[in-house]
Amino acid sequence: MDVAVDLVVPVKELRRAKSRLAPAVADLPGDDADREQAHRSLALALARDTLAAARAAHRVGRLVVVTIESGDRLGAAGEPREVVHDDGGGLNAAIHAGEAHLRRSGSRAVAALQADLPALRPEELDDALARAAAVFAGGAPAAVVADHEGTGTTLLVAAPGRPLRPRFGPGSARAHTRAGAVPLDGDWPGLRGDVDTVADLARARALGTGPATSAWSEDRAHHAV
Ligand SMILES: Nc1nc2c(ncn2[C@@H]2O[C@H](COP(=O)(O)OP(=O)(O)OP(=O)(O)O)[C@@H](O)[C@H]2O)c(=O)[nH]1
Ligand SMILES: C=C(OP(=O)(O)O)C(=O)O
Repeated sequence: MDVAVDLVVPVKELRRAKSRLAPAVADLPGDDADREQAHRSLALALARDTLAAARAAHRVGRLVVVTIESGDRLGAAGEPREVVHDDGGGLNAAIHAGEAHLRRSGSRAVAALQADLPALRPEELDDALARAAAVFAGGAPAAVVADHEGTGTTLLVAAPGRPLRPRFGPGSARAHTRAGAVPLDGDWPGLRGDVDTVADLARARALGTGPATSAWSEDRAHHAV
């Protein structure tokens, strides 16, 4: 299968990330520092599972993580990965920085994937990227995969040679389609399964999460009071 895109994955500073998931650790024993550690571990697990699935997709070429965290911490030890420093300008600025890094070294086709998709399957990403290539053949400048609620964006793909123009944030699915991106149809529950809340986490667990999030959940079940 042909490589379709180079991928930008933004990963927020773990100690500030996933604030809406604080209730997932609220009933754990110990003190606030213990619960904050468990919260950071959850954000890390979500990112690790997303990155591992993205890395395994055949249609993904280079994978650039934009973050202030260490690349080693985010992925399996020794796995080659490009890391771009997040300068603190927020999500869309981080994606721009990843895109600029890729374009500087000759990339023509760029996509952005959220890092909170612990039930993502590589085949889903490959299928979505194949669908994107089909809409680009019809002249579309970009393609978008909405989240399971239909309001957010989990994947934004620019047509070869076209800019990504990320408009992530609340209501981003609509913002991306208004800017010309074609929404992609497809039964991709893992790709659409971003985890913002405890209910989203339960939903992802029912789909089947990757090893890091599954290990976190087992550990949590063991420690909950
Ligand atoms: N590098 C980088 N990634 C970000 C930033 N903000 C959000 N992200 C990433 O963008 C994706 C979606 O982020 P959100 O769902 O808004 O996550 P969040 O801000 O951690 O969550 P909440 O605190 O609950 O709003 C995740 O992959 C985050 O890691 C940022 O400022 N820099
Ligand atoms: C930033 C986004 O994610 P969320 O809605 O998960 O915060 C988005 O969907 O554009």
